[in-house]
Amino acid sequence: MSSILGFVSRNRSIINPPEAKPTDSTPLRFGILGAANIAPDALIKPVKSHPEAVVYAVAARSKDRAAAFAKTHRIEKVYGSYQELLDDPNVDCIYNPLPNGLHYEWTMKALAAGKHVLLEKPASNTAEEARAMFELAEQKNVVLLEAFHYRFHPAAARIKEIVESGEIGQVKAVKTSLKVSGFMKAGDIRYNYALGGGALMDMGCYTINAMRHFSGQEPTSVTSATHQLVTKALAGPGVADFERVDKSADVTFALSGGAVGTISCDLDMPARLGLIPKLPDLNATITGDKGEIKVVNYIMPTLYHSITVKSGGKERVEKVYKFPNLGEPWWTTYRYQLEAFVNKVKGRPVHHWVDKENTVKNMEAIESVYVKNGLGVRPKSDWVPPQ
Ligand SMILES: NC(=O)C1=CN([C@@H]2O[C@H](COP(=O)(O)OP(=O)(O)OC[C@H]3O[C@@H](n4cnc5c(N)ncnc54)[C@H](OP(=O)(O)O)[C@@H]3O)[C@@H](O)[C@H]2O)C=CC1
Ligand SMILES: O=C1OC[C@@H](O)[C@H](O)[C@H]1O
Repeated sequence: MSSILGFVSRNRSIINPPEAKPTDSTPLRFGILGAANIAPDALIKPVKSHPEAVVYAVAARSKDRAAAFAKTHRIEKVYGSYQELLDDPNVDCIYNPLPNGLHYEWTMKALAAGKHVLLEKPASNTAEEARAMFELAEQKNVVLLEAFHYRFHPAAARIKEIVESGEIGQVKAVKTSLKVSGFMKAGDIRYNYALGGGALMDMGCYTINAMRHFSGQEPTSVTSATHQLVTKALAGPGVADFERVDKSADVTFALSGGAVGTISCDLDMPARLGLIPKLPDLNATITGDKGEIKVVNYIMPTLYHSITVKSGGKERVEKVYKFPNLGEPWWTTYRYQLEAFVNKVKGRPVHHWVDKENTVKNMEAIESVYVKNGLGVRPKSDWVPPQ
């Protein structure tokens, strides 16, 4: 009963988060590039409960679209181009939720303008672009974070803590999945090669990240890689190169500590009987020589999750929604991520971080799969930074 009440209360607050009381500290002013679908969940709602952050501006390719978005979300400033928003000296931080193939260009421009950037995953189309963005952030002395939000939640911290405690012994295998059904429409940016589409880029970047994060081991080689392709109908009219875009992917890696890593991602699992969408698969299993951890929903754990640990002939289930000294049960992964981002910008300690090396390694792993499966690394941006 208490877990049902907890579920209802958490999910009510996720939809309508309590508003923060203002503090003396000057809030960071965020500007959003694009009236993106993900922006309300990933930034606008989390900001409401953060006393030191506001969403101040939004830009879209059409000013009307930006204005409609601003009205819905009560955002003060509206711009009809991304560059105008970057030119606004009142904007401290940029949230970049553009299609993957535009991450590099607009993050580089934002960093060049001296803004801190919260950048959607995957960081860019190529590892080289990811490296260049972090180098510019270092030069400009600003913060850049690839938004692997799930890692900031206490459930992810607990999974890692159990692995590192040695309770399940040496990690021998890790399997991470992210598969959905019935969410994506034809013409989605995820089905577009030029925009950095592909299951491996979208869902797969999380599965690779979680495989690396939970096991504490890095890929040394891709041992097998299979995929299903996007159809012309899914890609949408006139969209080129759809035969280079994976709708799903199943990959096995050899990992640095000797474990086998398996990832599985799907942007659109076939519906049951062709009609009923399947339940998402958001699970992870970490198997050691002394035990096993099975995680249900490592990606959006605030909604619900379970961490089942088998070791020493016993089994227990853990659920963790807050840290002892940080968070609330209804804080989403995005809210925990925002906490760290604001703290980093303000020069304070953070409870978790994803650094340059980590982001570059993730992009390298994605690239290694696209090389192995023959689809080819996503196209590098044709935008060239001014000399
Ligand atoms: N952290 C998370 O949980 C999630 C992260 N993501 C990531 O966020 C990013 C955006 O995803 P999502 O919000 O679903 O995307 P949308 O389909 O909503 O697109 C985002 C924005 O891209 C802009 N855009 C600019 N150029 C183009 C173009 N040529 N074609 C289409 N759109 C264009 C549009 O801006 P405009 O308004 O200016 O027209 C649009 O608002 C991706 O990188 C994705 O991987 C996505 C979902 C969840
Ligand atoms: O980042 C993401 O997480 C949730 C998914 O539905 C979405 O496609 C992806 O971009």
